[in-house]
Amino acid sequence: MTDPRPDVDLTAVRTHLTSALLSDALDAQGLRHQCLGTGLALLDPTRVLAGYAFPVTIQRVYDVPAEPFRGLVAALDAIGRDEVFVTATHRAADIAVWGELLSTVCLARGAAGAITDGLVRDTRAVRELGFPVVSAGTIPYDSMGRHEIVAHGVPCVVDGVRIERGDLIVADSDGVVVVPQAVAAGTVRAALDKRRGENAFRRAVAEGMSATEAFATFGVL
Ligand SMILES: O=C([O-])CC(=O)C(=O)O
Ligand SMILES: [Mg+2]
Repeated sequence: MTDPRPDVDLTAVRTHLTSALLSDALDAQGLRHQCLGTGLALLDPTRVLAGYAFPVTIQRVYDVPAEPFRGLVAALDAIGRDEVFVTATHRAADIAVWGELLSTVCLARGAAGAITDGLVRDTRAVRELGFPVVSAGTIPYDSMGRHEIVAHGVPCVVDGVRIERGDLIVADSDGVVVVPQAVAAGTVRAALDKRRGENAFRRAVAEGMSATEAFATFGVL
């Protein structure tokens, strides 16, 4: 399996960018539906999660299979440095798809974080590990006998947003934005430009410039 990834500086993304700036840069290209829905939050909202999507496909099961977690361990053994484990559950409300041990494996492999539209568990331990995780909430239920991972590295859809392996995915206290790999480098450049414009706008209005003049001068808001 190839390990596609766009040519972006993840440290610059984590240090200088936000999901909002990236969303603005996507809007400017006509890509106006690249954010996941509301209610998804980082366990530690002071962090920024930025990396390359590593989506998995899950299947609901209603019994413990003969070989439980076969697809899960294969996916964990395949995730690479700076990748983000993405589990689309269609907002399943009765499974924890992520926890402490999965976080520990991913940390050891250099992965950047995990994102799900479902639920997670072991949250105190995951917070202590410092591994960035986004979810819709928590529940103690194990995934064993409730879902199995049946593929990894293939596209998924979360809240109507298609996510492919290698897409840039960024989460912060505002939410989650998905930047398609093909436009990632240009979008990061545009978002850094917008940040410079916002910095100039902020300084000018703090010093008394009117909003009308600041918008006319810097072209951002
Ligand atoms: O079993 C699971 O699916 C999640 C879990 O508890 C862990 O990673 O520790
Ligand atoms: Mg656990």
